[in-house]
Amino acid sequence: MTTNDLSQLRDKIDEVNLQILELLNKRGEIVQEIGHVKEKQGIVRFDPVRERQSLDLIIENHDGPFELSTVQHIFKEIFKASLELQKDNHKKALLVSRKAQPENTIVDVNGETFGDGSQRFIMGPCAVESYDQVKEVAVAMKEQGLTLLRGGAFKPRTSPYDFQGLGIEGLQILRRVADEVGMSVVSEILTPQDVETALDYVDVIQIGARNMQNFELLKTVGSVKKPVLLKRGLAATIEEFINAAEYIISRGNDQIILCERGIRTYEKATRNTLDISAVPILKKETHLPVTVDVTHSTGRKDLLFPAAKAALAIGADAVMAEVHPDPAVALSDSAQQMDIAEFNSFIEDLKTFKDKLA
Ligand SMILES: C=C(O[C@@H]1C=C(C(=O)O)C=C[C@H]1O)C(=O)O
Repeated sequence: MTTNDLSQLRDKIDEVNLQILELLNKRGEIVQEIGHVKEKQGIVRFDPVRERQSLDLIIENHDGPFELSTVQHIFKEIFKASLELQKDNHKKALLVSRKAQPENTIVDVNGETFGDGSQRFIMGPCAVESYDQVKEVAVAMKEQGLTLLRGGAFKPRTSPYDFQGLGIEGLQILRRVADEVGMSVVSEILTPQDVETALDYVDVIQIGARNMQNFELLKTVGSVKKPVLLKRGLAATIEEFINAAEYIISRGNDQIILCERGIRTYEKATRNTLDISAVPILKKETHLPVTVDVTHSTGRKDLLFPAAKAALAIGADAVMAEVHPDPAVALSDSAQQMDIAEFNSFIEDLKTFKDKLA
């Protein structure tokens, strides 16, 4: 065989490749149409009986040089890719997706915007314990120019014997301090019944990690006019997280801030594993702002600053962290909250870092 023969044969292969490509794409388009029909009719996408019939037809007609098992394998891969295509279509149609809305959603919390390129800080104690405790943190924050005050009034604790929060009294304390100092309140609500009451006290309703798939709660906060900070579930995939946000937006509320707070993995060096790549993925796949909770993801004070730098560098819209006047006596998360002095150097160092990034 001459070099010329080889190149002619390769030209033929190229031609066949292009034909296969054209046929594959043609097939893909039909599959997409089938996907739309199934969606309308509420039929599940995967249909093994249909795949069996198709394979039988292929087996009957096969007489080429490839082993039958090889041909079956190739077609099974095509069926699999076709199912993915039907799924992708479905995913891209979500209201939170970039496909549905290419431009960023800007969430406005009393003038503090998320999603327009600014990078914010949401800070405050893990749990509201007293007026004095919250006030001390709020004043320190205000001195640093920060106005987004977080604090837990309803605490979903792992053990039922741990401090469960002050409830409505906690919300009242947060509101009073925020009004005195000139701040906005971010606080977690645990049940649909409390959402209505919370509207009087909070500026942002937080849905905690443990409630990310509390669908009734998501629907309720989707029906009110109040920004929602939605935390990623303890072991939730990004897809599940995005679908949780879809529950909220599908009820009419698009003022949603997503929060990566670490996920459960086998790693024990940190409380959770901060999935930092979730930030650009979420920003690419959705039009919603994304914040990173460095306290709950790391659970370690020594990692708060490096994790916060990573969050800002990777494009997070905000960093969330916990501050307590005297963490040693805090009723929750005592090991991971910063005291006021630590908070001050944390913020000052981060501001310097932010300036360098700009
Ligand atoms: C295209 C369909 O959806 C899926 C994909 C198939 C394929 O690629 O041939 C077959 C069955 C389903 O699992 C269909 O139901 O016909």
